[in-house]
Order: sequence, then C-alpha cells, then structure tokens
Amino acid sequence: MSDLLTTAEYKALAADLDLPRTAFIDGKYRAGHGAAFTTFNPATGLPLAEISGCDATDVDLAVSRAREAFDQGHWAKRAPSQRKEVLVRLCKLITRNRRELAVMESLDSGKPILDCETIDIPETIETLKWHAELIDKIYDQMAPAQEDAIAMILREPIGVVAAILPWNFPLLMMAWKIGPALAAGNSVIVKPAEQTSLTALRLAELAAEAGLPRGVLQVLPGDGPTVGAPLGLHMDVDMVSFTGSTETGRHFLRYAADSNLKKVVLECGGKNPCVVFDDAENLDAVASHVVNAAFWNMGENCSAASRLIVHHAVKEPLLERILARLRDWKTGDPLNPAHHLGALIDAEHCAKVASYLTGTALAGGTAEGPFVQPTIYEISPKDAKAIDEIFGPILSVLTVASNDEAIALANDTNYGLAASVFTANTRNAIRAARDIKAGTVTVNTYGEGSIATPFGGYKQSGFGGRENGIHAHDQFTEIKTIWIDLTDPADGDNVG
Ligand SMILES: NC(=O)C1=CN([C@@H]2O[C@H](COP(=O)(O)OP(=O)(O)OC[C@H]3O[C@@H](n4cnc5c(N)ncnc54)[C@H](O)[C@@H]3O)[C@@H](O)[C@H]2O)C=CC1
Ligand code: BAL
Repeated sequence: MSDLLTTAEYKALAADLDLPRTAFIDGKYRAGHGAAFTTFNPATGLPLAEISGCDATDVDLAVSRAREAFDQGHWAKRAPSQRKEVLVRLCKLITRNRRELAVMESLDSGKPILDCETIDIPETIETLKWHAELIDKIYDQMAPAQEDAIAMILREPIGVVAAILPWNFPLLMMAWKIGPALAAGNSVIVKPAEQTSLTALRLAELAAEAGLPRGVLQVLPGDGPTVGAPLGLHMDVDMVSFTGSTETGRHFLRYAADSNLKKVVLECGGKNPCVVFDDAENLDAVASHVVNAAFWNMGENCSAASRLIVHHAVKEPLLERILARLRDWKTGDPLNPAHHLGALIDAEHCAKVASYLTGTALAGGTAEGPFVQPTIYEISPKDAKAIDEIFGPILSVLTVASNDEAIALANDTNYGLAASVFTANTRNAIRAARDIKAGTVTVNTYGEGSIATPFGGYKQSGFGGRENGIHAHDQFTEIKTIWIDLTDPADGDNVG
C-alpha cells in the first residue's frame, strides 16, 4: 500500500482509538459475568484496556441466542444472494474503518503496522468477500439413481459454530472462520485469544451495522479454561473450528468426545521446511523467500519455515545472500512502518523463545524485552531448535548431502503443515512436492497459497478439514441426501 502514515501519525491515531471493552452478545456490547482482565500492548508492556471477561453463564446465553437466531432462519434461511449482500456491506465497512482496525491490531498484538496495513486487513476483506461472492454461485448435486428416483445431495449449514482464535493473526483468522461459516448460514460464536480481543469485538459491531441479525455473530472474550472449554463442552454447539497449538487442539477433541460429538476442525502448529536442492537457481530470490518465510510476523506463524534444509553445494552462497537480505529487516516499534518485525506477544512467550537463543548465531541471537532479532543458527537435526515449534524469529539451517536426504529430513517431524522446495528441475520439484507430507507445498516460492486454495495440515498440524477455498465451505456445512421415489402409485408399491 502506498499510503502508509508516519510513526507519529500512527501514534496519534492510536491515542485516539475508542477501544471495545465488553463482550458482543445478541447484537450489542454487554458486560460478561467473568473476571475482568487487562489486554496489554506487547511493545510497551503497558495496559491498553480492561476487558470485561466472560464465563460459562455468558457461553450459555450466547449459545441460546445463536440457536434461536439459527432456528428462526432470519440468516440461515435467507437467500444466498441476500447473505452475500450483508457480507459485502461488512467488507465495505471494514474498508472504511481499515486504518482504525490496522492500528488496533498492531497495538494489541505487537504486529508491525506495515503488515497490518498491507496484509492482515486487506486479506481479511478479501477472505470475507470471496466467501460472500461464492455463496450464490455454488450448486448442490444430484447423484446417479434409477429412472424412478431422484437423489439430491444438499449442503446445509451446521448450526451453531464456535470459532476459537489464536493471537498471531487475530482478525485474519477470524475472517478465515466466519467468512465461510456465515456465508453458509451458520450462527457463529467467536472466542478470541485472551491476548487479542479488540479487533474481533470491533468486527462484530461492524457486522451488526452491516445488517447481520442479532445472535448470528457474537464474541466472548476470556481465557481458554473459562470460555473456550465451556464452548467445547457445550451440548448445543454443533461445531468447533480452532486455530492454535496442537496441545490445546487435543483438548477440543476430548471436549467433543465428552459432550455431543460435535464436529471439530483443528489448524495447529508446524515445523515447516524450506528445502533448497543443489540445482536451485536465482539464489537472490531464494534468499528473499527464505527470509520472508522464517521471519514474517516475527516467526509467530503456523506456516513459518523455521527449518532451512539446504544442499551443501549451494549452502554458502545462499547463506551469504540471506544474511545480506536480512539487513533490511529491522526490528522495533510496531507502529514504525519501516519495521518488518514488531514485538512478541507477551512475556511468557518471549521467555519461551529466548530460551532457544543458545549457541553461536550466524545472525541475531539477542532479545531486548519483547523484541527478538531475526536469528539464524546452523545446527544438527537433533538440536531442539530444529525439532520444537518455537513460534519466534529463529531459523535453523540444516545441511544435507543429497536431495533424497533433504526430503527425508523435511518429513522427519510430527508436523505437516507447509513446505517450500527450491529447484530448477521440474521433475525434482514435482517429486519433492508429492513426497513431502504437508498440506501445502510451494515450489520456488514461499506462501500459504491463496484464498482459493485449501490450507491445513497433515499429521499433528491439523485435523478434520481445511480452511480457505471451497473446502472451507465444506467445513461449515453438513451433507444431506434426499431420496425421492418417483414410481407411479398405480404401478404398485416400490418396496423390495
Ligand atoms: N497454529 C497457530 O497458528 C498457533 C500456534 N500457537 C502455538 O501455541 C503455543 C502456545 O500459544 P497459546 O496462546 O498458549 O496457544 P493456545 O493453543 O493455547 O491458544 C489458542 C486458543 O485456544 C484457547 N485455549 C487455550 N487453552 C484452552 C483450553 N484448555 N480449553 C479451551 N480453549 C483453550 C486460547 O484461549 C486461544 O483462544 C505458541 O507458542 C505456538 O507454538 C499459538 C497460536 C497460534
Ligand atoms: N498463517 C496463518 C495461520 C496461522 O498462523 O495460524
């Protein structure tokens, strides 16, 4: 985006923000029954707002309002084109308020304003718009059947959906979930991560302004055990869509087993590889992709490529270029649009990331408060840095002697979310893309695909479905078969 402001202008906007402080239930802001909690600015450590937290009472209220809204059909049974209209209006409102949302997101999460302005907010709008535009263009199906029957296969909204959000892309992950869920006609209850409730609350308010009926989108701030668990265990929640750690994802599977067998879709962690073969071309471009893959969003990204698996033939020239490229990636005040890295989310997470800053770094290796320099280590595959999901700006370089060894190492992990392969040889590229066990494999680039491509993980990176694209629509709908007998009663019954 060419119209970025100056740091001083962003700070002036930040000082003027009107921050939401209560839950959004049944079409309006209202205080929750849980303990109030403080949301902090990760960059300064100072309180941003005191938020009235929710508890199981609020979960019960929100679920009953969501169910009522669903059953009344003011949203679920509206023509798809009418749902589209409301969601497109919401996109316009987000666009109108994009700067406020970008600053709020940066303040609450520590993300660089540069990313909020150029990635998070535009992609939030794109996601909501894509699903809005999809919903009046998809068709149900007919199955092959004998001449005297018609077999219809319909998609129906699931009902009441709980969306459990992480703190690393608060607004964008909300859009990944509510976009397809609302477009399909569901009622959605969002539980933002306790570190980052602000933009989710504001988005719910904008959705009401756009014309979304009461109870169709509600937001319950609070922590995992107090709000997430009652949602996961609720007998009248039909589905949970979760993004976060694999450990917490397991809880949601248990909650479902212990309650109503609600559908659970999990998007969890990753320890993603960038694999560079000996025939990779244009090492300047490769270096640029590797830096972006490892350090975008401070590495607080489930698809961050935290393992560079490189053939020894190209290692030295590639590392030289990576280190040179890294000089442009400045760390510091998230509201300074020249900074590519902002602050890590909170003190607990900083301590976890800092505990991996050991040994001799090729770059970085230091942390100052919440600001961790982009760091590179050359290590062995057995080092914890090469195994654990650190979720910070730390890249492990692993050297291999063959392309086969590179693929074996890429797969030597419990995770399987994303991977990138760099090679000039088409056959090698396709073989590698097939052999790597990951939900998304990019060739000669790094990325998560687009809004049109499914995103999710193999192994312990995911469970139950995919986000984005038409596959996200599948996630939030049930399949129904309707079988209609067409035999003429005059010809006798059709039994047997
Ligand atoms: N895949 C991803 O995008 C993310 C991965 N992570 C990973 O998880 C690690 C820990 O971060 P956390 O914030 O603790 O993630 P988390 O997985 O604990 O939190 C994600 C969401 O689950 C909720 N939650 C937590 N415990 C819960 C419980 N017992 N019952 C119900 N809901 C619960 C949280 O309130 C939050 O809304 C990070 O260091 C990173 O490795 C964290 C955030 C996003
Ligand atoms: N990068 C989008 C998904 C996530 O980090 O949770």
